[in-house]
Amino acid sequence: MMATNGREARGLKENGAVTEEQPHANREAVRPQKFTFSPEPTMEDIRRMQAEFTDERDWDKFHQPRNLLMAMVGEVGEVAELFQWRGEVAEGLPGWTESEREQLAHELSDVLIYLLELAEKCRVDLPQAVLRKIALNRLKYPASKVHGSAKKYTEYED
Ligand SMILES: Nc1ccn([C@H]2C[C@H](O)[C@@H](COP(=O)(O)OP(=O)(O)OP(=O)(O)O)O2)c(=O)n1
Repeated sequence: MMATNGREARGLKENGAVTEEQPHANREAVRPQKFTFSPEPTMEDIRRMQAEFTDERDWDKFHQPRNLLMAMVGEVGEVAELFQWRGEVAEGLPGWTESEREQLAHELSDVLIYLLELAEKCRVDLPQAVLRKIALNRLKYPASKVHGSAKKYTEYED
């Protein structure tokens, strides 16, 4: 069997370009590494856990939509702080220490917790809303039309 260097096996040339024989339908194969989330907890699980956390502390009176939005944006800033001055960061965060990765996990979780509580307080059923939004995105950006281009939908002609 002919040896490959791994990049070729994934349909990548040395310069990172996808080889021509790589069919679009199989583009999952060009992703460097597969990563999936655990199935649990669900968004509803997290909403409920956060509701319990705030009820136990009598904090619901502080958690109006605008306060939650401010809190979430603050946490997004904390995520940004972890990336600042690092230049381009590659997928998988090579070179990051375990402690930096855990810090990032904490800050991303804070963002998610506040996002889900904000959605709850705004009566947005987020798991269903996200399905509708992805369906809309598919309509707005047909793969056949936009494949390989990151242009905004308003920049395409017809
Ligand atoms: N009034 C509050 C305060 C905190 N939390 C919860 C939700 C977040 O997941 C986390 C945020 O806690 P901090 O405000 O202490 O923020 P950090 O954990 O990011 O700490 P620091 O700002 O020191 O990095 O705690 C909450 O629900 N309501």
